[in-house]
Amino acid sequence: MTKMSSKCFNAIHLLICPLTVLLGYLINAYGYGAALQATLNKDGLVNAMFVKKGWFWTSLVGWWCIIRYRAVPGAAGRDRRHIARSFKRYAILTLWWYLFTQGIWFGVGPIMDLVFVYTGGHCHYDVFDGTGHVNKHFQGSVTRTHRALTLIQNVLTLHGQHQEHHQQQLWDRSIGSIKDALHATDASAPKNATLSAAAAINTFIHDQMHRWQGPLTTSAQCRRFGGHWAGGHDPSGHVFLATLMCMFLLGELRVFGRRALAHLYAQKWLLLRLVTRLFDTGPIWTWRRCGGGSMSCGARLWRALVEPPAACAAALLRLTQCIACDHPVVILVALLVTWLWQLLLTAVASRFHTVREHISGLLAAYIVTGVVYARDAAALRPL
Ligand SMILES: CCCCCCCCCCCCCCCC(=O)SCCNC(=O)CCNC(=O)[C@H](O)C(C)(C)COP(=O)(O)OP(=O)(O)OC[C@H]1O[C@@H](n2cnc3c(N)ncnc32)[C@H](O)[C@@H]1OP(=O)(O)O
Repeated sequence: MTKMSSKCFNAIHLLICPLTVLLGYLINAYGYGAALQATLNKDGLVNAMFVKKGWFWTSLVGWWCIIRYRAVPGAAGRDRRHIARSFKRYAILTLWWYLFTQGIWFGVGPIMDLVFVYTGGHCHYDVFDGTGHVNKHFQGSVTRTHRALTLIQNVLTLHGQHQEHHQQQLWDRSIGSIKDALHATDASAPKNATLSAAAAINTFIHDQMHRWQGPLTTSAQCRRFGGHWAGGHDPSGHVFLATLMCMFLLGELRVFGRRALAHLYAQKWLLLRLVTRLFDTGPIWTWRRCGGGSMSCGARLWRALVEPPAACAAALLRLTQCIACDHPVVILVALLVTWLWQLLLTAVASRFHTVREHISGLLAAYIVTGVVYARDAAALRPL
């Protein structure tokens, strides 16, 4: 890799995450954020199975690439040193991922939650608003609100009996309001409720949930027990995670990227053939190819309608196998684009976090990964 391209890659490595977050803010500032925010789904497959478990996918793909592209003939010593350095960097980033998002120790929440709690954050149960309806900020989606109300109802039912008179009254009113909310057909129907009555029910629910399901001192526990994590400075875990993953993948790409791209280029015609074969199975193509011979109509239909999907599936399998086994850098780049896209969506989604919370999540990942890769800059010579 020439000095120029190495400097260019360096700049991309350092700037791509902050610039992605900045682009998200510009999209919002120019009024295009609403359309993107509409595509956001907290409980969607991508967020739940990929982004939230992103460090697993990033570890898997990153390490497969490091191992797949390691074999430098006749340079076993240098090769082992490269892998040892990669493992050291990976171990530091995995530890930092765990400490910041999963937990510091048994019974001690992650750093992002400790910052939140120590800046006044709390697991709230502001279930009902002054009109007696469910507070729209309570859970943010109908599904989650329904799940939270059902969970609260179960806890109150399980622990609600044998209370002194005033508590029993509050218990009755809470259970009644929750049942109404769960079975309400028209969410906007007027209710004969007052602000003080709603506040009393919310306080009762809050005290009962903290008493029976406590301690609710992490966002994961609060979310699991139907609470609303609000009131403190909550560094964005998504911005942190996406930045950490992008910086790790780009950082390691610097080691094997040149080899991977050279290998990809060397096999470009094979890959092109595998891709074109995917499309060369259309029924019209096949029908035309059957023409002229004495083939019966049934045989031609079979050739035109049954064989192409089978051929297409076989071609797709061969292409997937070739990329997964021989060119995993393609999967790495796809993962990188996915994480950057999610980072952009999170930056656009102003309803989840403030700008300061995005910035603190970004800096928490950016500083550690920056130090880790700057320290190894001299050794990060491409293979
Ligand atoms: C030689 C040696 C080889 C080694 C070879 C290794 C091989 C391979 C071994 C693997 C070894 C590693 C080990 C990894 C193992 C795991 O990765 S397992 C995964 C464990 N973690 C989990 O299951 C996820 C737990 N959750 C979390 O950690 C946190 O939710 C996250 C993911 C850090 C996010 O934090 P957060 O504070 O909830 O996120 P935040 O930015 O505050 O977002 C606020 C809300 O907006 C939503 N939101 C924000 N942005 C978005 C968006 N873009 N789209 C939709 N919703 C969004 C969020 O969903 C969140 O809503 P909730 O769902 O929390 O209610």
